Amino acid sequence: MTEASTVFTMEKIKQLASKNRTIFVINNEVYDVSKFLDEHPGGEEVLQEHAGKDASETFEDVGHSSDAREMMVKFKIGELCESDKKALQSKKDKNKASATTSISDNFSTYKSGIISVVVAFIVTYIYSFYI
Ligand code: HEM
Repeated sequence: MTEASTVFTMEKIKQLASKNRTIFVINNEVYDVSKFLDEHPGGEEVLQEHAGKDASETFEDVGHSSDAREMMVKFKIGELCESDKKALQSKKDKNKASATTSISDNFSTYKSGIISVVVAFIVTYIYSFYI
């Protein structure tokens, strides 16, 4: 059996990571970078910090090059199981939803600030006719 066809649960990944293997998930695929730590241009710490976790967001935020993406293939050891893929996706959807809410919250605070200034200006303008 080739390791590339292995299906992992998040639980299993955490368990392996606790045994000193640097294993994490990127875009639903499982990578073991234990032998790449010394060579990683971004340093070994970032990799170790993500052991046992989903590293997709940080991996994408760094903006890894296409060379880095080609290199990854060598470290892929399997895939995340369907139920954990769904669990991660719904966590991401939730985070996205709360980010959108806070943007719209900020916007409405901003809008009510503008409205107050405009009202104050109109009141001052009208008042200036009476004095
Ligand atoms: C198999 C997985 C990975 C491979 C093969 C890989 C490979 C690379 C390579 C080749 C670079 C040099 C820049 C580039 O070509 O993009 C790099 C930079 C970097 N990587 Fe990774 N990386 C992996 C996973 C990760 C993960 C999971 C993180 C963080 C959670 C990470 C964080 C960084 C950081 C912070 C840099 C430095 C960026 C900079 O200095 O601008 N990498 N990586």
